[in-house]
Amino acid sequence: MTELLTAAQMRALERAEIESGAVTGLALMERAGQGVVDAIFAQWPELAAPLSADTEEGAAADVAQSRRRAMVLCGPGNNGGDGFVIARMLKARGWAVDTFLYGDPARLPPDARANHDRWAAENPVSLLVAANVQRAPRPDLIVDAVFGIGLTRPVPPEVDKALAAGGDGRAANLPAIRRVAVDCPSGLNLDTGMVQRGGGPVDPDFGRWPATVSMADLTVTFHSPKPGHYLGQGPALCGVLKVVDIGLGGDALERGMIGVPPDADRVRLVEPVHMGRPLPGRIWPGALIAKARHAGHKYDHGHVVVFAGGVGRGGAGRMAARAALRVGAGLVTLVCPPAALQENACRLDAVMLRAVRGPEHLGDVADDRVTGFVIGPGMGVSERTRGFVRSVLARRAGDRDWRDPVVVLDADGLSSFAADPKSLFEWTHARCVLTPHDGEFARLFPDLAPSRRGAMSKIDAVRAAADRAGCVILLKGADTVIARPGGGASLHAAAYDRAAPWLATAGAGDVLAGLIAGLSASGLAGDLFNVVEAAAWLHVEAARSFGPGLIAEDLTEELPKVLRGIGL
Ligand SMILES: NC(=O)C1=CN([C@@H]2O[C@H](COP(=O)(O)OP(=O)(O)OC[C@H]3O[C@@H](n4cnc5c(N)ncnc54)[C@H](O)[C@@H]3O)[C@@H](O)[C@H]2O)[C@@H](O)CC1
Ligand SMILES: Nc1ncnc2c1ncn2[C@@H]1O[C@H](COP(=O)(O)OP(=O)(O)O)[C@@H](O)[C@H]1O
Ligand SMILES: [K+]
Repeated sequence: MTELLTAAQMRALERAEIESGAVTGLALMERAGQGVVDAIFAQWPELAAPLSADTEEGAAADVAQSRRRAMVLCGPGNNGGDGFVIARMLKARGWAVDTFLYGDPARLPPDARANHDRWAAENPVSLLVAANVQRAPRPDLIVDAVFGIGLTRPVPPEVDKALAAGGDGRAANLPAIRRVAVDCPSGLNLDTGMVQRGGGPVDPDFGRWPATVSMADLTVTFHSPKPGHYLGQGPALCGVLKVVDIGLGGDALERGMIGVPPDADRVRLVEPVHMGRPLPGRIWPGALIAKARHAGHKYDHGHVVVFAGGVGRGGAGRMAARAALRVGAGLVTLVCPPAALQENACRLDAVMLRAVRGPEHLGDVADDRVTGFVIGPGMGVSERTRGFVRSVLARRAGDRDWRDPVVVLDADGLSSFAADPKSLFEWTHARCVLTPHDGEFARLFPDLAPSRRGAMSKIDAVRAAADRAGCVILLKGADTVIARPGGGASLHAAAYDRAAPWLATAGAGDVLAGLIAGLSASGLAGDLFNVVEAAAWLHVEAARSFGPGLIAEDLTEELPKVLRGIGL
């Protein structure tokens, strides 16, 4: 797992390192600039060679001269300071470099000021306004060093215009302009993944490519990725994400992230990576898949009960049930209203089937050996659903909380409590997992929904929700956030080289609910939070493994291949 640092945590780390005397701010800025330059040439090795009329690109440019050219756009803080270091380093490699500054050089913070002055002693610096940028020669490379982690308010319109004025890197018949962002494309908030416009973060429904942020082809960040690189609009705006080491230390923090419950104030990225290196899948998530680790009787691996909807509405429950069985539950029973028994019987073999009339009859079909429930998918919003949810949540193992059956509450199991979420939270307990999508989350936690939570990040919103509900919450999306009471949180991103757009398909969430129950219901299962992380990861792996054309049923059938692929 990789630690994701907020802007405040990154600053604190930098400050501590500087105050300890281990390094100066100026040295860090130099390393940051060097890291960006190295990343540029690693990404585009062709830029290391001078532009030549012999190449297709050179011919298109109709080059009068062979020097590569960069446009470096600098801001009023240390992000701008990085920009001046990059300008100097590119010039030293023979590049023509045009620099632009937003703000007053006299008010730059000391390290940025030093790098500005060193550059400005020999080179002109223009004011960062659209007219100046447009007048400059078309570059091979634009460096966006206007705002980084210090963005505190919406980008001023004149900066917006200047950022957009550098030419369209994708225009036909012209040589490419590569766009590299220092820390982030300016305007992206690295704590929230939102673009700040007038009046606060942009409404996430507004669209994924707001005109006010120029998308980067490459984003280079320092020491560790930040939540905003993975949340919300971040992945769509950053292009390729590279993290460069600037010698800040901090490995010690990451050391304790695999296989242990989350720390209260450190967010981790769910992935089989340990201290920057890939981790064999059989170590993570393999260690959390009980059947792969322990021999035993089917009852050792848990009995999951999945509720299905009424006539014609059983598909969601059936998919969740099959996923629970495939991922390792010892046995799985689907329960449905009597009228739907025949329909379900035609569709099920390994999954067992029982009819149940109402919550008061649940005991007839589910004895106290049931270790996990999935309740909600396809059930309909109703008092009947509420009744089943309450009766399932009331099944406790006395003072042995860790033996309480796991309850995965999804879909209509959540929406049925929209009118009175508190009446649900009176029952939810530490062995519950709520798996809402954004709409269901907004019904249960209206004040924490994107439209109401203001500058709060999705991560902090889910943390607050987990505190309120007293259980684990997984809020779905390409940026899935998992949190538990007390602040522990992780982010599971289906982004960059793990993008899984085919997963946006009806029923994919039902399969996830089944995976969580199937992995957590075993008597030999790991910590619930860790298991939920592993389920989220396997879900996306199955989607990626199947690829284009995926529908929800395929996820479960692809799972054996994924499990084998991680070495089980
Ligand atoms: N913190 C660290 O550990 C390191 C930081 N470095 C660089 O330093 C950057 C952070 O520097 P800063 O903290 O100075 O922050 P920034 O350079 O991101 O921006 C801060 C400045 O922008 C102004 N500002 C913020 N939002 C604005 C808006 N919407 N309109 C107009 N002005 C606005 C602020 O008043 C302040 O002057 C990082 O992104 C990174 O590029 C690197 O040099 C290496 C190490
Ligand atoms: N663009 C996307 N990239 C990756 N995963 C996605 C994307 N869109 C949705 N998902 C995932 O697909 C699942 C959809 O679940 P949900 O919204 O509950 O749908 P349903 O109720 O139809 O099953 C969730 O696990 C979510 O995280
Ligand atoms: K930037």
